[in-house]
Amino acid sequence: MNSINLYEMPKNEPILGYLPGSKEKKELKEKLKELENKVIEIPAIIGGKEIKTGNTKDIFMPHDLTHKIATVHMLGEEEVKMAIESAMNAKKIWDKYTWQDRVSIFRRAAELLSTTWRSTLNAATMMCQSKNVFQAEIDSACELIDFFNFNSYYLTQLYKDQPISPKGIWNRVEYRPLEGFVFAVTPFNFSSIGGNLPTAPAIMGNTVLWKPARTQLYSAYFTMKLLIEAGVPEGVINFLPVSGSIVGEVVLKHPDLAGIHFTGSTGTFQYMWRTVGENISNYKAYPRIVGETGGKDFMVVHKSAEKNEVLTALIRGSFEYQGQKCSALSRAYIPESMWNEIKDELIEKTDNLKMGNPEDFTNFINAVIDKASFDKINSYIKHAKDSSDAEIIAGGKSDDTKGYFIRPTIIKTTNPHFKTMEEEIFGPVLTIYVYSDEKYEETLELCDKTSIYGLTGAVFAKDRNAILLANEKLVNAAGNFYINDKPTGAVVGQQPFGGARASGTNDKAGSAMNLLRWTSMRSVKENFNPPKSYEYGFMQEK
Ligand SMILES: NC(=O)c1ccc[n+]([C@@H]2O[C@H](COP(=O)([O-])OP(=O)(O)OC[C@H]3O[C@@H](n4cnc5c(N)ncnc54)[C@H](O)[C@@H]3O)[C@@H](O)[C@H]2O)c1
Ligand SMILES: N[C@@H](CCC=O)C(=O)O
Repeated sequence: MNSINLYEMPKNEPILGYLPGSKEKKELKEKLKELENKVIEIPAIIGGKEIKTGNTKDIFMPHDLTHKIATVHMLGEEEVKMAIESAMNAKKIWDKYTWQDRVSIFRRAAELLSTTWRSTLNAATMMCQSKNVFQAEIDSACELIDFFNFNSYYLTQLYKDQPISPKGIWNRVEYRPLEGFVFAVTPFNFSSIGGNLPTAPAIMGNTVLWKPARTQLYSAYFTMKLLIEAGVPEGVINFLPVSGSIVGEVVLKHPDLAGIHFTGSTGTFQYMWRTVGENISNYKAYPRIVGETGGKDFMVVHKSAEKNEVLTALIRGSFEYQGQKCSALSRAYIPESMWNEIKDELIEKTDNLKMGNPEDFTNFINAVIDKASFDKINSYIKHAKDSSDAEIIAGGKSDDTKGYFIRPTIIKTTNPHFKTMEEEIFGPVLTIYVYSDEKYEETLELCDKTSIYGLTGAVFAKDRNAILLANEKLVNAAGNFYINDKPTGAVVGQQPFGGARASGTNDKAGSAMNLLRWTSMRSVKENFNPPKSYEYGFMQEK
C-alpha cells in the first residue's frame, strides 16, 4: 500500500501479472476452486442485518450454465421501504463521523482489497461476470482500490477549498451531505463500478441504497462484505438484491430521494430521469441525477497510421471482455489503402482468438453475460447476415449449449449508417466502414454525426495535422478521446471517465467533480466585530 499523506495524490494500484509460478496465480487458483465448490446464500443487508425473504433466485456462471454458485434472496416493496428507513436513520450516526473517520474506512477498504480480499473479489468477478484474469484484475482489484484511494484524496482537495475572509470576518464553506438518501444503481459489467457508485456518495457523508444488477449480485455481495469489514457502519450502505421495477417504483418517487448515482443503459437512465421529472414537486430537495450510460465508441484511422498499432487496437478495443465495456470499440473507419494491408491479418487474428472459460488462463474470450444479451447480440449478427449492404468477415457464430459463447465478429459495411454503425450492441461485434483515403475530413464529420452517443473514441495517425483535425472535428463526439490508443481502459486519476450526449451527465467517475455532486454547500459568515449602528459614516454631519 502507498504510504498515506491525505494531501498527496495516491499512486495507482499496480496490476499483478499472474505469471506461471507466481504467488498471486496460486492464490487465485485456490480461491477459484474454493468458491466454485460451494453454493453461497446471498441475503439483502439492510441496517447491517441480513434479510432472507425466501423468495430466491439461483445464480449460474455465464460460461457454465449448469454450475450454480449462489442462491439470492430477492426483496419486495416492504423491504425496500425498510431500507429507506434504515438509510435515513443511519444519517444520524454517519453525521457524527468526521471526514477523517470516513476517509479512514475507505482507505482501509483499499488496503484490504489490495491484500487479503484481492483473490476473493477477482475470483468472484471471473465466475460471476465471466472475465479472464487480466480483465478481473484491472476491474475488481485495481480500479476499485483506486476509486477508494483517489476519492479519499479528492475529498481532501474539495474540503480545502474555502472562501476569502477579509479582516474581522470569517467566511467558511461547509460541505454537507445531501438531505435525504442516495440511490446507487449499478451495471453488471464492472465490479469496480458496483463498488464505486455507493461509496462515492458515502465518503461525502451520505447514506445509500445500493441496487446492483442481478447478474453482478455474486461479486457485489463480496464487495459489501469487504465494506463491512472495513468499518462502514450499519445502514450507511444498504445492499438490495431486488428487481429494477420493484425498487424503482418505491425509491424514485420517495420524498427523501436526494440523489441517483447510476451506471447502465441509456434507456434505464432516461426512465429514471423522466420519473423524477414527473414527481418533481414531491421531493424535499431537487434530487441530484448522475448517470453514465451507453456508447457507440469509434476509431478513425488515418492513412499515416502504423499497421500493427491499428490491428492491436482493433482487436483489444473491440473484443476484450467480449466487447461488454461501455467504452468498447464498435465502429471503425479505415482508409482503403490501410484496409488492403490489414484485412487478412485482422480476420486471421480474430478467428484465432481463443475462447472458453476464465479458469483456463489461456482464453482471451469468455462468455457474454446472460441469455438476453446472447439473444440481442445474435439478432444484430443475423441482421448483418440478412442485409445486402453488409457482410460478416470474421466470427458470426455462437453456441449456448455450455455457456453464452459468441465468436468475436467483424461486420464490413458499405453503408456508414448501417444499424450496427449506429446502435449500441454491447457484445463482441465490430463494424468496419472503409473510406477512400482522400475523404478523411468528411469521414471525421460522418463519425461525429453518426450516433447519439458521446462516450469514447480514438484516432490513429502519425501525421500531426490529421490528429489536429480529428481533435477539432470530434471535440464533442467523445468524453474520453484517445490518440494512437484503443478507446478502452481508462485509469482512475489518469483519464477521468464519462461521456456526454446520450452517454450521460459526464460527471467523471473517480474525480473531484463527481464527489461535488454528493455535497450541498453551506456558506457561513461570522462577523467578529458586528456594526453597532445602522448609519453609514457619510451620514455624519461633520
Ligand atoms: N458510461 C459508463 O461509464 C458505463 C459503464 C458501464 C456500463 N455502462 C452501460 O451499461 C449498460 C450495460 O449494463 P446493464 O445491462 O447492467 O444496464 P441496465 O440499464 O440493464 O441495468 C443497469 C442497472 O439498472 C437497473 N434497473 C433497470 N431498470 C430499472 C428500474 N426501472 N428502476 C431501477 N433500476 C433499474 C438494473 O437492474 C441494473 O442494476 C450498457 O449500456 C453500457 O454502455 C456504461
Ligand atoms: N472505464 C472503463 C469502462 C467502463 C464501462 O464499462 C474503460 O475505460 O474501459
